[in-house]
Amino acid sequence: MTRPAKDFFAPLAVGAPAPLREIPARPSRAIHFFDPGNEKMAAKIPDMVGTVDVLLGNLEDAVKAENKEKSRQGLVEIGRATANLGSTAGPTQFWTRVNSLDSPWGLDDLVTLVTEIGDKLDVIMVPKVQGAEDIHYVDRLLAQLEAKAGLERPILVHAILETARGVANIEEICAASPRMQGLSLGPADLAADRRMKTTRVGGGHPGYLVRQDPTRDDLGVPQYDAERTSYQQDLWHYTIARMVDACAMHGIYPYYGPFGDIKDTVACEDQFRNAFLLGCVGAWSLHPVQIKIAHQVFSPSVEDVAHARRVIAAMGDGTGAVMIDGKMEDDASVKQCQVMVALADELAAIDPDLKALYDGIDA
Ligand SMILES: CC(C)(COP(=O)(O)OP(=O)(O)OC[C@H]1O[C@@H](n2cnc3c(N)ncnc32)[C@H](O)[C@@H]1OP(=O)(O)O)[C@@H](O)C(=O)NCCC(=O)NCCSC(=O)C[C@H](O)C(=O)O
Ligand SMILES: [Mg+2]
Repeated sequence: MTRPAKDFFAPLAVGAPAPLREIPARPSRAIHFFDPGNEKMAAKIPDMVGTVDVLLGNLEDAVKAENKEKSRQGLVEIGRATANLGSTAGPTQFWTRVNSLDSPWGLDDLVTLVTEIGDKLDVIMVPKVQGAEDIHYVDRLLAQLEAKAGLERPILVHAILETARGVANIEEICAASPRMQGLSLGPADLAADRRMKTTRVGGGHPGYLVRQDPTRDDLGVPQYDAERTSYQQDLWHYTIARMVDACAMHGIYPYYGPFGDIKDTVACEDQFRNAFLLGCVGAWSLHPVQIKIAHQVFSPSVEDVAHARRVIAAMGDGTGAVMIDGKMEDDASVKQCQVMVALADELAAIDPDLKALYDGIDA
């Protein structure tokens, strides 16, 4: 059951900071995953600050069971020692993905991280969220820990959709707490939970396709052996579209998750772009090579920004209809243009290269 409206924004523990009324639209085109217990990766983090929108210390899957404590402690050290990382500091947000709530490590992850480096953490990503009950649990616990740590602003929560039950309960998950910042698709766990017959971490599959009808001979007989074009389809279209609608309805942010084929940068870009066009604001980066892809794909192109500005200028008060380059523009298309320009402005505020590009449009 959800809280009544009058209590929704009340702190859940005495001394906890007041929940935010609106989730800030901070650029988060790439959520870059690293294992804080991996010395080679950890050593790279200080130099990555300022080069990526989000650095996420991952404690869950991809960290071996015997290394869980080491990774947790590594994250505490990175949080303490890294300049300009996290909440109030600069353009790079500091997130973590904790272990699942039913695991032996989830509770200690939350207790340790919030009390030790809660002042640096922007968002906690919670995996394998099944329903509102998981968010309610985390919500109360975070409030208690924030009060204990004397934090002055609430840590936000991001849920990964990676079970069929989580997808079925998507609306109640988004609405469960004012801490909810967004949702990510977890395609690998979701595929397993749904019993999909795939073995990949995100991306498409050559077997999931539609094929052109057979051509027919002069007598109208189908030529089943003749060559036919086939088109690969997107396995994740349904889930991403659901996620985008649920997030938009609740004022929070949807993200494509991981793309595991690190070497296939072209298909990664395609998958990210599909998500961008459908309404996602970012994707995960598992390897440094994917950061550039995400930053590029989730930033509007110069052409789109230029067109959007022209439409907005031509539409005046935003009502009516005009012709631009042979196309009709009206109240609805100008709203799409406003979305594009608002995103460009947010990104220009943190990315000097993009600012120069977008400023150059009018020059
Ligand atoms: C995928 C990797 C295991 C590949 O690592 P590696 O073989 O070391 O790659 P390279 O040799 O190309 O690495 C070159 C250098 O870059 C460093 N490196 C690699 N990855 C990272 C990183 N993420 N951050 C920072 N630095 C990184 C290497 O150490 C090399 O350094 P050097 O030798 O000094 O030059 C690896 O990239 C990796 O483990 N990535 C993260 C994987 C991860 O987080 N997985 C979990 C998220 S996906 C998931 O959980 C599924 C989801 O939940 C679902 O259900 O769908
Ligand atoms: Mg997963």
